[in-house]
Order: sequence, then structure tokens, then C-alpha cells
Amino acid sequence: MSTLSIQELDVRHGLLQAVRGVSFQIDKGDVLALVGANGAGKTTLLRSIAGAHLPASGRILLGDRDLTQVPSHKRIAMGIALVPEGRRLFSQMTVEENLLLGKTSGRKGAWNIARVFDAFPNLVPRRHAKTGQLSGGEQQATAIGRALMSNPDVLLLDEVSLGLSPLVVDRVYEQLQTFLTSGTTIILVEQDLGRAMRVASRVICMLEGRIVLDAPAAAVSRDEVTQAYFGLHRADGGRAA
Ligand SMILES: Nc1ncnc2c1ncn2[C@@H]1O[C@H](COP(=O)(O)OP(=O)(O)OP(=O)(O)O)[C@@H](O)[C@H]1O
Repeated sequence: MSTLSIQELDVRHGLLQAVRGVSFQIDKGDVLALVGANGAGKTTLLRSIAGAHLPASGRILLGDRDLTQVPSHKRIAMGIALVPEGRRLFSQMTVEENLLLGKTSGRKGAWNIARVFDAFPNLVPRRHAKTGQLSGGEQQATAIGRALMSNPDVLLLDEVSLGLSPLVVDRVYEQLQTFLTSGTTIILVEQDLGRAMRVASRVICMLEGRIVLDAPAAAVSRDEVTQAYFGLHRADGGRAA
């Protein structure tokens, strides 16, 4: 399985530069927590890795394949799947139909409907329900399941806990835990810093489009990440004056 390499990435929304010179590399099986305040550029970065938003400059490589200009449906076939903020399910379609959609552009592999239902048993009785009628937690499980159905090497999760109660978030993370350790490379955008640091092997903090901290999760304290979050920590490890 391949390393994902982001090189000097610049991404714009019109005149606004949302991602500025971002570079990092992530190895197979790493779980990277991408944190930062609202507007830091996390969603834009994930969307550009997924191919939903093409960068202005820089490169995105998966192993030795250059994905920078590859459209999103082809990236799914190459092993990159995004669970977008807000889930984006087809509300008039059933859980099973939404899950099957994940397979259409994806790859062959170990994930299929039966395995998704094993990983998310709360979906089993809802299998034929339209997703518009599901609870937030069930919708999130369906969105994650749909991404897994494409058998990704790299799974991008954007704010999976948004809008869910703490109890439901606990449940979604318990379910995530089963494949957080399965060798899939994961980039996780999560507002809850404590939770992000518990599940991740590495933390990257963004501020105003740039990386201001990149460290192994075990080597950095929550205080240090908080400082970076508010722009009080320098990327070289020192503290801003
Ligand atoms: N579609 C868009 N059009 C114009 N500007 C945008 C668009 N999407 C995001 N932006 C701007 O780009 C910057 C980065 O936004 P982005 O959503 O990537 O940040 P974020 O870190 O994911 O924040 P949040 O946690 O609020 O989702 C912000 O200034 C935002 O206002």
C-alpha cells in the first residue's frame, strides 16, 4: 500500500487562498488527526486530496502516482475515499442502496455489505429504511460504510461527530476503532481535540491555511496543540513571543 504525499499544496476559493504551501507525508496505517480553528483550511485540504477541489499549485502523490489533476471518481478507484462534512447521503434511497453506491467507482476488496453491517450493527435493522429517516448516528455510520465499500487505502473523515450527541459520538468512535487499527490510512478532521489525540498516531494543526504543528500524537501535549490552534506555537517547536 502506498504513502500519501502532499507537496507544497496551494488551494484557492477564488481570490481567497485557503491552503498555503502545505506539505506532509503519511504512511500506510497512520491515523492523522487534522485539527485547527474554523476556517483554518482543513475541509479544503481534505476535498483537494479527494479530488473534489483541484489545487492552484503543488502536488498530491499516492505512492509514485501523481493524482494532482485526477478527477474525484478516478481517485476513488485509486483508493481514496472521503466521508464529507454533512454526510451527503441520498435521503430518498435506503441504507443498502447508499452503501451499494460506494461500490460503483470503488475497488474490489474485503469490504462488502455484510462486513459493513458487522462493523455497524445498528444499521442492520435499518437496512431498508430511507436514509432521510435515520438518526444522525445512523446516517454517519451509513456515510462511513459507503466510503468503506470502495475499499479505500486512504480514508478521509471530515467532522464525523458534527451535530451528534456525545453518546452517539462515543458509539461512532467505538465503531471506527474496529478499522482504525486495520491498516487503512486515515485522515480525520475532528473538532474535539482530546478525542482526536486519543485515536490518532499523528497530529497536524492548521492555522490560516498553513501547518503550524506536525507531531506524533504521543509526543505532544494537548496544551501544545491548543497553543498551535490559537497561533501561539511555532512550527519549529518554540513558543511565539
Ligand atoms: N466554497 C467556498 N467558497 C469561498 N470560500 C470558501 C469556500 N469554502 C471555504 N471557504 C473559505 O476557505 C477558508 C478555509 O475554509 P475550510 O472550510 O477549508 O476550513 P475548515 O478548517 O475546514 O473550517 P471549518 O471547521 O469551519 O469547516 C475559510 O476562510 C472559508 O471561509
